[in-house]
Amino acid sequence: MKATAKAHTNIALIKYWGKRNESIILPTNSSLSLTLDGFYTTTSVHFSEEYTQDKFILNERVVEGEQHRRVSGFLDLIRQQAGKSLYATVDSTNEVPTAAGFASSASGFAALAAAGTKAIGLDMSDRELSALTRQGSGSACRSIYGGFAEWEMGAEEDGSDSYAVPIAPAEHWDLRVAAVVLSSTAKKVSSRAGMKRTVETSPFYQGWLNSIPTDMSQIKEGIKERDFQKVGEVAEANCLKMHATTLGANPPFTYWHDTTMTVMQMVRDLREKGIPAYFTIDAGPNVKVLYLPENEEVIEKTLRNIPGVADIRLSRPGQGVTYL
Ligand SMILES: O=C(O)C[C@@](O)(CF)CCOP(=O)(O)OP(=O)(O)O
Repeated sequence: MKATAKAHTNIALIKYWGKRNESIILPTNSSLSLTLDGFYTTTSVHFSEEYTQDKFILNERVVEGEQHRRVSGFLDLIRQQAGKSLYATVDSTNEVPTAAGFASSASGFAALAAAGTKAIGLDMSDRELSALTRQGSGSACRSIYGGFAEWEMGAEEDGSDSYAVPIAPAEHWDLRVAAVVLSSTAKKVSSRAGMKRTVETSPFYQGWLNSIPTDMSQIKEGIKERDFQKVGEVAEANCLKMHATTLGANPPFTYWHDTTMTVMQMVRDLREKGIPAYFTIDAGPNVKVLYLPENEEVIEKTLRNIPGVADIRLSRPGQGVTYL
């Protein structure tokens, strides 16, 4: 009973930032992302009666501790759904240059969910697979689909209506993303810890939640019309509102370093010069820049020349989960 799957990471344009239920990972708001072709995880899962425990291999090294516990706990969900108690060996390879500041957990849990359910004999719909993946890592549930996907927050407390749905395929719009990798690798507050502290203590948090419905309808309109300015403006403003909530948390914190803000200013300067570009930032100092294909050369050159930038990684819209 073995299967292999490949899943790509995604970049949120409307951010998931807060849980209403931590144990089955239900969000406080809906979010929307673009799956990227540049970063992916390939995972094979082998269930067998011969195994006496779960084993997790990542990039050819056996993983123990917290990461093993998270994978094993996720396999429990799959075993539960299948009514089986077999142990498994999980073998994952990340093509996500971890330093690129993309959450490898997004492609990782999507690939694990797809390969694990296939291996154990579960035949799930995309929505069911997305709802399962969500319980591994929230943002991963969007990587089931290629192109643009919306994670509907749902209203049911059992999470049965909290999963991602496709908005537009990768072929709909060749929207590019440049991941600006900063050399600074200071310790950061994880997205899980950051959103928890913000939800529990930030006076700005309700303002964030109030702004989501309009942001979401605006950005979906912009994607449908391929209106880059509309999508870029909404995404950039949404990211700034998300990060504003952390400044009001107790204790306050920010993910931004000096180079983060230099890159943000550089993107604004590009717009002043008539080159459309917008930024978005997740739970870390790295900046992702949205741009159109015809401007790829000037965007890459401009970003690469910024002091403190270690690397630039370019991505196009990517495909959803595939089975190998
Ligand atoms: O991706 C986004 O929507 C925005 C963020 O990246 C932060 F900016 C959140 C990612 O959170 P995730 O790692 O999925 O949390 P988990 O459910 O606690 O595993």
